Amino acid sequence: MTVQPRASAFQNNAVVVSHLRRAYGTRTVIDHLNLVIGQGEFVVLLGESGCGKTTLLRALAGLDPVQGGTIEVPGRPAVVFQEHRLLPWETLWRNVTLGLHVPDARARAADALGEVGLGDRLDDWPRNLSGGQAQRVALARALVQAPKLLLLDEPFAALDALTRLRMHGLVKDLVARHQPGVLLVTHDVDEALRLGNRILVMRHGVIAAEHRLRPDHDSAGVRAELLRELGVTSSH
Ligand SMILES: Nc1ncnc2c1ncn2[C@@H]1O[C@H](COP(=O)(O)OP(=O)(O)OP(=O)(O)O)[C@@H](O)[C@H]1O
Repeated sequence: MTVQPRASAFQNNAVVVSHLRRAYGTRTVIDHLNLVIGQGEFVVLLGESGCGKTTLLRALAGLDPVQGGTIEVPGRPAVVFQEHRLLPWETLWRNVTLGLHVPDARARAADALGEVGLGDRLDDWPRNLSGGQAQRVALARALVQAPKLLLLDEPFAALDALTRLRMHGLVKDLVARHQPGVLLVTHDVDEALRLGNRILVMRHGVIAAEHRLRPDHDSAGVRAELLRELGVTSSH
């Protein structure tokens, strides 16, 4: 079974997952998972190593086949990975519009690169970028597709702490402006609290806990609960 993009069932949802099952051979990694993400909603997925986060993200991206259930996405999701995956032999604007066959590709790349603060680097090369800049180009490449669903697989994990904070601000602004539904996979509880409208804790391939965050949420309280749910003792 593969993921079939279906636009018809959609009103305001970026993705609807029903009873998803994903197995590697005889080993089931995700079982009967249900998830709905709305347009403009920022959902963060936490969970201990090996619980199935990347497996879920790859299934939603349509990169892997699934063995049961359905995934409905309006159009093609865009994905940003931990590594930028830019082609070193293409300029930045060409990297951003790779696979986008439209006559005004350069203008669209200019808009997208402008939104991530790199509007003056269209003809530059990936090798001349810092890690943070390269991830911003990766974000521009995702944005230019105008995705309804944006999948982020630990995109800030390799960045230094200060750059990571700046990227949080940028991504938050971009999501507020473009309103895709977002699923962010991370190990960073504070990143989850800073960015998420909703935080999911995954354990052994199922969603074991869910926190909806209001703007005035008690950050310290939710943080302590999350650490407990993640099996980390919070004695300080
Ligand atoms: N290609 C594969 N073939 C077989 N098993 C796999 C494959 N990819 C992942 N797995 C298994 O599926 C389970 C979930 O892996 P996954 O990478 O989704 O975890 P994760 O939660 O993203 O972990 P991490 O936080 O360490 O990245 C693990 O037990 C892993 O060994």
